[in-house]
Amino acid sequence: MPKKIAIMGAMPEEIAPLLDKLDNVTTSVYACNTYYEGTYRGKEIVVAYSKIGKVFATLTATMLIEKFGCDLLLFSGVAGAISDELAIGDLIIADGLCQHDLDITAFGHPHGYVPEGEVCIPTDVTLRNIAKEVANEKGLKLKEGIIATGDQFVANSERKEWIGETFKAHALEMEGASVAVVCSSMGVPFFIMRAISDSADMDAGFDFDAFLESSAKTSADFVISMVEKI
Ligand SMILES: Nc1ncnc2c(CN3C[C@H](CSc4cnccn4)[C@@H](O)C3)c[nH]c12
Repeated sequence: MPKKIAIMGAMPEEIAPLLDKLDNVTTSVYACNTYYEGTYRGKEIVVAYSKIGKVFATLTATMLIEKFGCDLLLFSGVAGAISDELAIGDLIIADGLCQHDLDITAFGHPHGYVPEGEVCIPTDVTLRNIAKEVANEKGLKLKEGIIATGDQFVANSERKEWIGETFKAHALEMEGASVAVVCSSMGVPFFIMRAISDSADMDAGFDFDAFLESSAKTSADFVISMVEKI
């Protein structure tokens, strides 16, 4: 049965590059979110941005699946770099995602863990392999690694280093692990791609403002080029 593909971002800027690529677009508002339904190269697509943070991302990912019937979810957006190998504009795909601000260590649990949960949620291998195929065809560099999610814009090297060491994470953002929890709980294959907008250090705010638009486009252009292979 043909797939209905969700493409999600957190900010308007992260989905803007996608909207003018869709044909036959209809929009609907549900639970304080706007959903853009359309087609791309004959495939059914639903695009939405959640608004910032884990709670909003959880709501939108759930709606894309439960309300709009999407059976596969691609996330496109920007991220702060933890790894020195990641420069602004570089692409990273998540092989796993964790929540760096989830903390019940007072009960002896590791950071990012709650009972019946898991610290690092793996993403779909098939979708990662499609991304690698596209990257090879386009001659693009693609980093694969753990992405850490938390409800804070990180602009502090100490916090960034702690997240990197604690979770072996290569990049950080504020929504991916929520999408991972929703999709893995509902058995929906998912893929998280981010382009680096900053280095989550004292310059993060300035760099983010300067590179949000270009990095968001880098990620969105890559993600839409995966659709043909899905
Ligand atoms: N250093 C970083 N730390 C945490 N997350 C990120 C991201 C990824 N996105 C961008 C945006 C920042 S908050 C926001 C709030 N107001 C305006 C714009 N962005 C949020 O959706 C997470 C890029 N760099 C990050």
